Amino acid sequence: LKFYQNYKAAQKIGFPILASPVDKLNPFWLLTKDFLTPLLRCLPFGLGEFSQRAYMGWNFPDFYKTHARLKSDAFTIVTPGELEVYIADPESAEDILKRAQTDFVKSPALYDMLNLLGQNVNTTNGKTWQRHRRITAPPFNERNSVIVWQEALKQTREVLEFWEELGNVRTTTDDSMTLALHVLMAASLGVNYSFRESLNSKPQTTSGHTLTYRDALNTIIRNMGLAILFRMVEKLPIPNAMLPAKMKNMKLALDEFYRYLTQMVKDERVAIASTGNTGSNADKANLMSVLLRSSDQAKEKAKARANLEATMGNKSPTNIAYLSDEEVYGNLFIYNAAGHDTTANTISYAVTLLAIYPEWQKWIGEEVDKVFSDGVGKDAGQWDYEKSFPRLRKCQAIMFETLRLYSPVVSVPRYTAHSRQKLSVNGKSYDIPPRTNIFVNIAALHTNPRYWGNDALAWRPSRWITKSTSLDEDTIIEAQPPGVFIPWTSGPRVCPGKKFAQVEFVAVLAAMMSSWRVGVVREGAETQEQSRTRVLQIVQNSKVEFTLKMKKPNRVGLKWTRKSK
Ligand code: HEM
Repeated sequence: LKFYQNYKAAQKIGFPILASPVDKLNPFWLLTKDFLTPLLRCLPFGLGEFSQRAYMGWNFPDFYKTHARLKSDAFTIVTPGELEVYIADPESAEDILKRAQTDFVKSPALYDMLNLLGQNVNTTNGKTWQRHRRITAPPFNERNSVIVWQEALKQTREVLEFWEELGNVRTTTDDSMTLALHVLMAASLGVNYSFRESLNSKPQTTSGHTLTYRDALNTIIRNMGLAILFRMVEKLPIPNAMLPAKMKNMKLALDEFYRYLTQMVKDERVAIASTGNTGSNADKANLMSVLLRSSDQAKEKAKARANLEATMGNKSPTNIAYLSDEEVYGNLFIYNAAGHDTTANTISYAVTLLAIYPEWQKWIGEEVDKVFSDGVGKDAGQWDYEKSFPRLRKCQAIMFETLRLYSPVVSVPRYTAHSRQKLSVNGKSYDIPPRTNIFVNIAALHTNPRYWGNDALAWRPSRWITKSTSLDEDTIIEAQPPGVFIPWTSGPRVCPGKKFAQVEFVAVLAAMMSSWRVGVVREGAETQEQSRTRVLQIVQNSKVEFTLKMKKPNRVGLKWTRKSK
């Protein structure tokens, strides 16, 4: 009945319709889809075709294909749950993202699942979101960029020495995750780690830990679906001993990560108390200290005001301006997760693509040599952020081109909640009913041949660069029109770590290409060409697990050699 009602509602909207007998968030489907999907795909007459789109992240590697087949930048999938509308018109995408605070909000059914350790800036709406964003985003400023830059250079030097020793590197993704986590920890928590030491680091057994901070966090991020499922199962009266091994591991990772965070928060509060709770300590402008200082100060003020109001016989004020402890943990988790998984995978994809297509290494190498021979300093240790970052445009082009095809977030879900919304698609107005999930299809927008040409699916970094006649320097052209390239989305909820990620990526790539070259390691009797084709297939065999990742990254073997003078 619900399916029928939804079908009628979809007809009224007027976009082409696809049908799916399952709602992709149905718990029974979530548990059985991996087993059922291969069987469904064998059904005759395309009966099981729906299963190709019945999971989060199906948009990769579909790209623009479904839109092209339906000859439309918008279509609706009818399910027995809620309607799903997919949008690949740049103007509509911009419009939806701009109206994020009122008209197209985040669906509680989808985002509450990400409250693994508490509500946070990514999962909330309206005034609550404004409060989270106001408190958490300010530390990610230009002063922070300098820390990101320096830490990324330092970590890259260490990683490369390690990779040179290894010879055949099969851990590019794992090591990029460690590198990015260290940069994030330095810039957001003020904690410094050495890449080398962390490789052999053991859990803090003295404090009763059985996992390291990094392993606990990575277990959660790499198995986000399982973490979400565990939070559902946890509410059921099932004894711990009866949980499958995977669930027990997840419980351990969540508990361990939470214990690390509580300890860090405790330590930071002690440090704040000893330096005076003024919030003016310049060295401590990182996420952790800002979260705690602003929250604790605001909490004190709110308490004092509530006491005053109470003595005057007024009702307690409802305007909360701080984060509760649970919200502090929620935000520390989401910044930790969103802040290193995304950038790490972008680095890993880019490095692997550079190994497959070495001609682009020469291309960036020229830029890096030019920028760092102009007095900025030959040694990466002396590279100055302000002088070098803006000039490393080809390095940025490599990042943009990688994000265009391998965007960590392949579609952005929004929700009409209780109200009906007007939306213009390709100049025509449509009426979107309440309780509709509307997905900005990033993977499709990034490959729509109308904007990217016939080679939209090819990784070609030079498409971002144009020669500027006046300065005789290479410059990056912005994608036009707005909405065509939105890996960080846009509007009020644009990613607060956009600049952070750009600075980190460019530092890592410049440090690599200034002195090193990377190639694919051949297997058996493979020719160079065959090995590149094989590795490209591994790259393309990716899926969304929280963000887009290669399914089998450890099958890629890379070799780093020092660049000849
Ligand atoms: C290449 C790197 C990155 C990409 C492609 C990326 C992409 C995105 C996207 C698409 C969103 C919107 C998600 C949604 O609306 O559901 C987002 C939100 C967010 N990102 Fe990033 N991100 C990156 C790096 C970072 C970094 C380095 C940080 C932190 C240091 C970060 C923190 C966040 C947070 C907290 C949000 C939620 C913001 C809000 O809802 O107001 N991201 N990011």
